[in-house]
Amino acid sequence: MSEVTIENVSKVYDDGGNDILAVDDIDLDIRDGEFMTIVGPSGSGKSTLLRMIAGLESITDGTISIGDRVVNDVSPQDRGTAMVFQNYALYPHMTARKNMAYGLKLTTDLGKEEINDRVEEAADMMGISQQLDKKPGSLSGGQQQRVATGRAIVRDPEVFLMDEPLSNLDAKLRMHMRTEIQRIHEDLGTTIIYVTHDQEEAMTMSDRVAIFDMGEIQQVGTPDEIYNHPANLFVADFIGSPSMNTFDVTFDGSRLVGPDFEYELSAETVDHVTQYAGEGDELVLGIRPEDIYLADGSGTNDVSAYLDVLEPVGSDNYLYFQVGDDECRVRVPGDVKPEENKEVFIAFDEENIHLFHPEDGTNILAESQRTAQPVADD
Ligand SMILES: Nc1ncnc2c1ncn2[C@@H]1O[C@H](COP(=O)(O)OP(=O)(O)OP(=O)(O)O)[C@@H](O)[C@H]1O
Repeated sequence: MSEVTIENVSKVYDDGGNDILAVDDIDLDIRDGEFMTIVGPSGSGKSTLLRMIAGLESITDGTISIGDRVVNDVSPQDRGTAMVFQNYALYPHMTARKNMAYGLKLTTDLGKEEINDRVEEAADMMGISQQLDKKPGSLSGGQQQRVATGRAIVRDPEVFLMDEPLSNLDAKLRMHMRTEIQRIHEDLGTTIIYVTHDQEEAMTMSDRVAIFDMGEIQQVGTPDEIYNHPANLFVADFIGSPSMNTFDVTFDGSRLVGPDFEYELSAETVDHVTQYAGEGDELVLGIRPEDIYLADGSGTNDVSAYLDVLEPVGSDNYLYFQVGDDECRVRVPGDVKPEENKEVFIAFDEENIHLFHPEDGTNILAESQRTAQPVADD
């Protein structure tokens, strides 16, 4: 069952007489109990969509349903949602306890004791029982974040809406809070819609990810689907660190011919590619840095590359190569340390390559090769 259904939803802002299309005819189903992350660059429309679900922003077109109820005209407090904001939005003059209780006091007829019980239970869950009688000004950023999340938990919503809730925390705390939020999701089983611009956060926390760009959804899928089968160049580039390498190549009927290499394709892949590209057509070849390895030059598809720089990053080494005039990033385990300023060979397996249409950016291998579906015969 879908918990939140977004159908043909658009948002146009009137910015001093100029129409700004922030969300462009979006369809998205979020399942009951799902952790769905909306990720994309700044200005892509993520917060606008979340705020429309919360009822904090009007919907220009389309419908949003929560459960089986269309909520377009339902007030924010009656939607069964609770929002956690980036800046926490705590009342500075109230203690953590009062901040957490306030929404319930206003919107329910629960008694004082019941409200206090719920606050203490949520505080216990968030590990802030000792901080309940302090005001936000005397709490650390991490503790304020916990109060804000606790306040949402107290409301026992059908859906949590989280708008970049960790972006004001330092890196270490952010990592810690990621696991805390995942734990809360597991314990409560409540649907979470989580907005972030941080692809790593999206890929590590979510059941599914919706990738936004310019008000449109580029792909919806599990982290694994998005990483291994990016629907287009935008998704391929946005997800992964360092980002995917791309090379302009020409398909010559059996090989991909790059500026300084030739890559022989298997008969099966040639069959598939010929459905999309003819001999002499240009394509964009994509390979993730972690899918490239060092080779000895004896393989048909080994590529000669010049190693400019080796950069140790944690337990890995990042290698920066020149392949012809193109730059190529490679991520290898820390014990692989080729000499800098030397010509070596690199290689990548066909099962790891991506091929994109140069104009619309679609991944022509995404649907077939990796999912091992037979090529349609019509
Ligand atoms: N109140 C508003 N009035 C006019 N334009 C707005 C308003 N709010 C957002 N926009 C515009 O709508 C577009 C989408 O903004 P939105 O805040 O939803 O993006 P976002 O992906 O959440 O970005 P960020 O990660 O920077 O918060 C942007 O072009 C933004 O400038």
